[in-house]
Amino acid sequence: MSDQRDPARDPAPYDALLLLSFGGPEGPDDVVPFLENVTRGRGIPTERLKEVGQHYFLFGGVSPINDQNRALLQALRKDFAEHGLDLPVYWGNRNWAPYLTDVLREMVRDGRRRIAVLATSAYASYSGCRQYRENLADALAALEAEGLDLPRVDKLRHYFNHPGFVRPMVDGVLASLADLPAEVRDSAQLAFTTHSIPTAAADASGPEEEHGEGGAYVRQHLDVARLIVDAVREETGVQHPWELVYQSRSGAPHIPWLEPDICDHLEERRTAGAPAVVMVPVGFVSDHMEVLYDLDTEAMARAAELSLPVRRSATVGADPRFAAAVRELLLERAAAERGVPAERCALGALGPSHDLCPVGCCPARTPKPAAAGADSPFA
Ligand SMILES: CC1=C(CCC(=O)O)c2cc3nc(cc4[nH]c(cc5[nH]c(cc1n2)c(C)c5CCC(=O)O)c(CCC(=O)O)c4C)C(CCC(=O)O)=C3C
Ligand SMILES: [Fe+2]
Repeated sequence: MSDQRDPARDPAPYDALLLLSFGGPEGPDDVVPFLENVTRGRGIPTERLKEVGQHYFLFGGVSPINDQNRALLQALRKDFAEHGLDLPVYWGNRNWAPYLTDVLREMVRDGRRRIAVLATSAYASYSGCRQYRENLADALAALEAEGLDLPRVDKLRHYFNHPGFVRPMVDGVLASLADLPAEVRDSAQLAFTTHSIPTAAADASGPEEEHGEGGAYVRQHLDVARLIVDAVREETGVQHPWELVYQSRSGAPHIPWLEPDICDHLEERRTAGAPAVVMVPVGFVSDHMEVLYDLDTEAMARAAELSLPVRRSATVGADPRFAAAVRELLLERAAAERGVPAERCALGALGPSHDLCPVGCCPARTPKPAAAGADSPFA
């Protein structure tokens, strides 16, 4: 059949990809309104907001996250073009322009009816998954109120264990180890870091059957850490001691969040006699503010005080292998939606994550409508 399309290039039923991200300020005047958007109704102490505002002002009020997303957008378009995948890619954010609702409206006006969504968060959690689904529901509701014909939106599965996400980080760790003085290189310890979240949110992350003991959030990070440690050992023959630690804690001090904090961890490792540490920000997709401030500025300053040699390894950013992974995730889901079997690439012990978040997945403290899941009020 000459008109049959190559399934390795057929995005049907999708007619667009939407890159959905956090957003960040683009100048000093944006910082406070941005933080208001982020924290609307979320009870973050004012002290913490002033402090976080300072992090942004230190960088001229500009978050690196928007340029990171622009670079990823370019990498995706390049990868799609090189692989004969004819699919437009859009970009919208939760907290800053280009705002999700505006982009979704533009997509509808462009005639897009079936949209695959890639969130710039690789793991299960309320902040990294359901909150994006709530943002999609809010945007769809706004378009519905405007009388627009709603498109269908599907969120692509978690990619923490996709080789296109893991392998660039392995290279990053190898580069950071190579950058350490030779005499401490083989005895360096790896500190895998991710965003701290309230322990209650961690315990309830992922589908209900995965709740408890840090939930899917902690389990997924541990699996990625093990994958990276194993891959580094295969490359260098050295098994580096490692730990999963946390950063960027906010919230009130009496509410328990995941610990230890990276800075406390560096101090504890120094006391325990660790000769060097590589910080591996597995929790983050790109070098945004949590990486440039909390690790490169704050944790590096602590390392200097401790006279501890510390390096920070690269995030995936716009690595072409990550762009290729996004294409694979999209084509895999497209095939599934067409009822055609497709390979679901995943490394490690946990296997490929679900396509559709089940009811009760990463619950919100206050239930809100969320799109692109089994409990979506939208078609
Ligand atoms: C799990 C997670 C990720 C990783 C997954 C993902 O990437 O989505 C993430 C990413 C990010 N978090 C970011 C920024 C902020 N997060 C905040 C607050 C919070 N984050 C939380 C969790 C996460 N956050 C939580 C539980 C809170 C507190 C309550 C709440 O609001 O839910 C606040 C408020 C002030 C503060 O408390 O620090 C800010 C400014 C930026 C942008 C950086 C830039 O501008 O370059 C990015 C990529
Ligand atoms: Fe955050």
